[in-house]
Amino acid sequence: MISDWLEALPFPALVIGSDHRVLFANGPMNSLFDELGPRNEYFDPQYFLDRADERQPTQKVNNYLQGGEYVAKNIQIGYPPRNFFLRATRVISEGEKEYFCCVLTPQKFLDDVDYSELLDTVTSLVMQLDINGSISYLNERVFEKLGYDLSQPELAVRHIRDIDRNYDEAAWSERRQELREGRGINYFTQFVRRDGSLMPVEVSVIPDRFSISGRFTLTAQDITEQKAVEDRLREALLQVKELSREYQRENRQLKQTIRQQGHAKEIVSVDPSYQKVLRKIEQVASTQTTVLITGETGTGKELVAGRIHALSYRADKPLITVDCSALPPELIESELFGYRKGAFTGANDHKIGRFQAADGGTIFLDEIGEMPLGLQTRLLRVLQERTFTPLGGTRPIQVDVRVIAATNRDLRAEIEKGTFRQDLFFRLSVFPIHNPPLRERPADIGPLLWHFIQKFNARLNRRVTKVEPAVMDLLNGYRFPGNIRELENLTERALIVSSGDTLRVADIRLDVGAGEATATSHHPALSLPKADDLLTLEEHQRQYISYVLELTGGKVSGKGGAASILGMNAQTLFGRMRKLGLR
Ligand SMILES: Nc1ncnc2c1ncn2[C@@H]1O[C@H](COP(=O)(O)OP(=O)(O)OP(=O)(O)O)[C@@H](O)[C@H]1O
Repeated sequence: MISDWLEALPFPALVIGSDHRVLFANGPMNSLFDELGPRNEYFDPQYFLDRADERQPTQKVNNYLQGGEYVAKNIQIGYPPRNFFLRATRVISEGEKEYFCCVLTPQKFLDDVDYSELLDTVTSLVMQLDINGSISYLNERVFEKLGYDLSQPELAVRHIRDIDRNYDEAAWSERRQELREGRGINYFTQFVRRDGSLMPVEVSVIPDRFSISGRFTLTAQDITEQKAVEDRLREALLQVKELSREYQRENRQLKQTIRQQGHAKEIVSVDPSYQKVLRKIEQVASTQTTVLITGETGTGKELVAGRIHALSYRADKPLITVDCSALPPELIESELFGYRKGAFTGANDHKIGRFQAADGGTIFLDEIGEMPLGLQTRLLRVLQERTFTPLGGTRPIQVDVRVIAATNRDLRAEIEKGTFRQDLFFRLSVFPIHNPPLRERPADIGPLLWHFIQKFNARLNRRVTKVEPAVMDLLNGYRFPGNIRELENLTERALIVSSGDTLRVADIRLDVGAGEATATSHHPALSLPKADDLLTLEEHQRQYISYVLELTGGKVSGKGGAASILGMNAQTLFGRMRKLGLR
């Protein structure tokens, strides 16, 4: 049966017994033997000498035959000598007899190419395996890449499981099936180098079309570089995602800021002294100019900044506020300029700074006088160059931001003290706007009071539509150290305690303990005493009347007099004052 099959082969083939006796030779083999001279009954293993192998052929062939298989790549037989590729396979017959089937494939048939040399020149790792994963050939690249000594090619690698870190019997058996059915397979895995380190590889196994005993060629591509690039890309992608999340967060903050700005947009003022300020706002809004807004606390500096932004061509871009007094000095820098991941302990993510968030729009640096000196230098550079580098960053970022700064401090005095840089002051105060305190624009008190009554009516669900004249008298006589914010706060408090549609003087509590001194400051009658310090009604009246008299500058009757504030007839008040010992 096997002899029929061998006879049909176009290549020399013979069958020898385990004792080397020639049992069968097909036609091409017989022709070869004819060339070799007198035929011997026994086959001479000399013929199967691999030219590349220096060991004793007989011993080697015998060893291999005992192992069940012998492959020799470089055999020369005939006259003139021809190159053959030999594969000898042990076959056991039904009668348990052992013999060897030897097929010689002419190298010519294999395109006259010495594959081993060729394969040694390719950059991929090439191996030959059988269906069970046993390795019979490795090219030089495998030795090099896996760190084995080329001069000692006796590898510990005999099976694919010896180098494939992820080898798994079940997976290999699936692959085996694919290969048996003549399909190539591809997979990613890691090869283990001799020193134990791992090398990521992309593997493809293809059935060997010249293989008689079902061998396969495995090529593996070292993808360490690709992996590194992939990892970098993945990292970059994560960063992009994180940045986009950061931008979304910032965006929400911005929208919030813009909404808040929207509420405060209306600037209420009728006082002639404030009209100058409104004109200046309109003049400067449409320019690029840096603006410095000065004025006491609560005079509406932030409101002015919001109006300048709203009237500028940047109105649809963000207005970002940084309150330098609300941030710890060591945080201001990272808030303004942002930081890169790892810039300092705890910088686990990238963070964009407010300057970058304000790109295209306006940044409002409130309480600029509180900025630490070192940061003033950095800010000056940003104002000059319009670029900055985030903490831990390497590349400068260019921004188009209009700067509006505000302060309630006297910056010239700060320059004298050495706590504010003069050059920064000059840079900032290109266009100064001074916001006068409320006491210098008394005509605004009434309109502002109504403005806030409407605001808090809506917010507190009240319906105050009237104000006792005495309220106006009281407010007109007050110095408002906290300016418009104080008026706003006291209106809110008054609406909370008021009842009905009229705001009464009894609803108003002036916070005279706060801020700069006025004639009325430190008056105990205006802050509610603790339980232990409760006054008699008479003492309370004495203190309260003297407080109102201080407010009115001693005026008792007529418009703005104490009697009208207290809602009493002037004569009755005089009588009460006499009784209480007040002059
Ligand atoms: N002319 C005005 N019309 C209406 N509301 C005003 C006016 N001026 C100030 N306000 C309101 O008064 C409050 C304080 O104003 P703002 O915060 O702008 O003052 P500021 O000068 O920036 O204060 P600070 O120096 O304390 O930061 C805000 O609620 C603001 O809306």
